[in-house]
Amino acid sequence: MSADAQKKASGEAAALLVEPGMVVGLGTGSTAAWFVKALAARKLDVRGVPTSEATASLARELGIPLATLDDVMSIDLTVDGADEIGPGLSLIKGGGAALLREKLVWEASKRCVVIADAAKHVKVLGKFPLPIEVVRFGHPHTGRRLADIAAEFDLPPPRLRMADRGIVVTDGGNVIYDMASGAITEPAALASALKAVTGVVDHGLFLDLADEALVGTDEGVVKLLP
Ligand SMILES: O=C[C@H](O)[C@H](O)[C@H](O)COP(=O)(O)O
Repeated sequence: MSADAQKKASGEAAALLVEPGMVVGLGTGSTAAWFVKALAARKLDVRGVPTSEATASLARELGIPLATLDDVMSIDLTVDGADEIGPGLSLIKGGGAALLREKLVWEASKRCVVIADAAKHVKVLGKFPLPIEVVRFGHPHTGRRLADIAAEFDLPPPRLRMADRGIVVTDGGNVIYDMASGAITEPAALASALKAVTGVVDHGLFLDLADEALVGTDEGVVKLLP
């Protein structure tokens, strides 16, 4: 089964968790897009809280009524993809630069389900470079502080994310530094060190946030618990 077929299967399985009347957090990325499509196909009376402009636009096209995080007191269920799923459902997210809104929506949610293809399930986080969202003002200075932290953890300096049209700017107007590591052996310590830097808005380590994972495999969708 292709990775895309696995993503589709996991997105469709997650859509079955949604019940009428729910406020649903809508994740970002190719896997979350399968969930949004499957949810729209169910035509339930729900409201979606999108985690990015891209997801908002897809959900609007498919006719899912939307709310913003400011409009709702809490979110019943959030379904979102991940770049890596590690031990205890620790995650790396933000490959699509949506990590800040995603984390805000996840933290406001009663239940968070991560969906992914089998290749995302890893023994140790860190093969995928860790995205760090940084305020644009003075970001080269923040980038240097991040390089110091990287050195403390024996990692190479993080790189400013670029696209064809220049620096990548997030929906929140910030920039992204990607910290390549190979292996993040102390995710909690790294998360704290990164958050302590003025200029860092947030990072893509999602620790103790996922309640379950639905992973598409060649043998079907497998449920993982922390
Ligand atoms: O910023 C993007 C998000 O964290 C995505 O959920 C993550 O990058 C996974 O995306 P995909 O499902 O396309 O692999």
